[in-house]
Amino acid sequence: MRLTHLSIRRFRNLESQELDLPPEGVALVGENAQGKSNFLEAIYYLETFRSFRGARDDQLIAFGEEVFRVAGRLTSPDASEPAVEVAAAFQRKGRKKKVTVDGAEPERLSDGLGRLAAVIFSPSDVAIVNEGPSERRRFLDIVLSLNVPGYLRSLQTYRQALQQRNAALKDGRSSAVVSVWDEPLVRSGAEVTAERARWIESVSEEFTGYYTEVSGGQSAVPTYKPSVDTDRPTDAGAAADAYRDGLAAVADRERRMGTTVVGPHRDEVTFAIEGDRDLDVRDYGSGGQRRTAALALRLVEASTIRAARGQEPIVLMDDVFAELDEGRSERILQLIEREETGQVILTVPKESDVKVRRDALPRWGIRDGRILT
Ligand SMILES: Nc1ncnc2c1ncn2[C@@H]1O[C@H](COP(=O)(O)OP(=O)(O)OP(=O)(O)O)[C@@H](O)[C@H]1O
Repeated sequence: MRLTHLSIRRFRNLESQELDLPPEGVALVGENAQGKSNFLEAIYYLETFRSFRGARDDQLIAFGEEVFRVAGRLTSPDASEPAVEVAAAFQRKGRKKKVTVDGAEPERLSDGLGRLAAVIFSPSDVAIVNEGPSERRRFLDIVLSLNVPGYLRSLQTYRQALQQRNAALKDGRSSAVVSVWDEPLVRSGAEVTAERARWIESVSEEFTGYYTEVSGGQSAVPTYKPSVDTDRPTDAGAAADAYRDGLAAVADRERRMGTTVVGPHRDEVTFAIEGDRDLDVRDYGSGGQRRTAALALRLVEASTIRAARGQEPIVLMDDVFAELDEGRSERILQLIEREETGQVILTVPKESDVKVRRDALPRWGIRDGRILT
């Protein structure tokens, strides 16, 4: 599906406007702080109903306003499927979010997720690799919630059980009260861990291929590291047994700390470089190697969307060549030309930076939040 129409109302600094997007995509050219990232943020909002930059919803409302609204029309290139209208609005007062698909509110907000299939490439992606494990878990949770049926439900069940169990631990409740939450926690937690570990295992080879291609020969291997000792994290039964043993082993520590210390909220993903499983790119990689690992993650995310949703993802690129050396930029470009055949919406500060699609993408400008088509 392509995004063929976008309606923006009071979103960040963007002028309220109606835009018809070319099916092949567009290059948005504008100086710093004109609203380029905001434009991509508005589009991506229609996929996850959240900011890709981790901003709170109220931060997305234009200064001095009360409500924002973004709506998009998705059209299949060969008209084989009917067009879909997805809209999302957020009101500061009462923190109310409303999502509609073809004008109707889905029963749960999560039922509206992922109608728009997009993958975003941004310089801030390097945080997934650079920063703490919660960034990598967040990345996995978004990819899997959008692409693996049932994952979001397991994750939500897990989070509820974790919250209740942590509250009981924090209040110093008896072991009998705390342990009421053990089985719900273990079962949903094992499903979350197993799905994440299976995904990492299934994309591992492809990730390494992309990494090698972009880096010009080096290698990197992702590994899912659960917070408990198990050599079969991809098996939910084995993971559940490991969590049961893990909880028993840390019972005293949990009492002292007043929080649950094993479970998928403590799991980690590592990227071993130089063919050595112990050299984690986060600790030993250069800036370029870490950016390459982040990029490879986005590329495997795109291929997961293709496989899981049978759709060519819309590629959103936020000034991605800004921090890469010539060689890497050139190889990424070749790779994207080869793999991503769908719509491409990219932002660049200068005309000369538009290199994708052999310079053939239509150009739009942006100035003070006003998009000039
Ligand atoms: N809620 C908001 N309401 C109005 N303006 C906002 C809001 N949030 C951010 N802005 C403004 O949007 C502008 C930045 O937009 P954006 O991040 O899209 O810039 P950009 O064009 O991508 O720039 P760069 O090339 O520097 O990354 C800033 O001037 C900022 O003050």
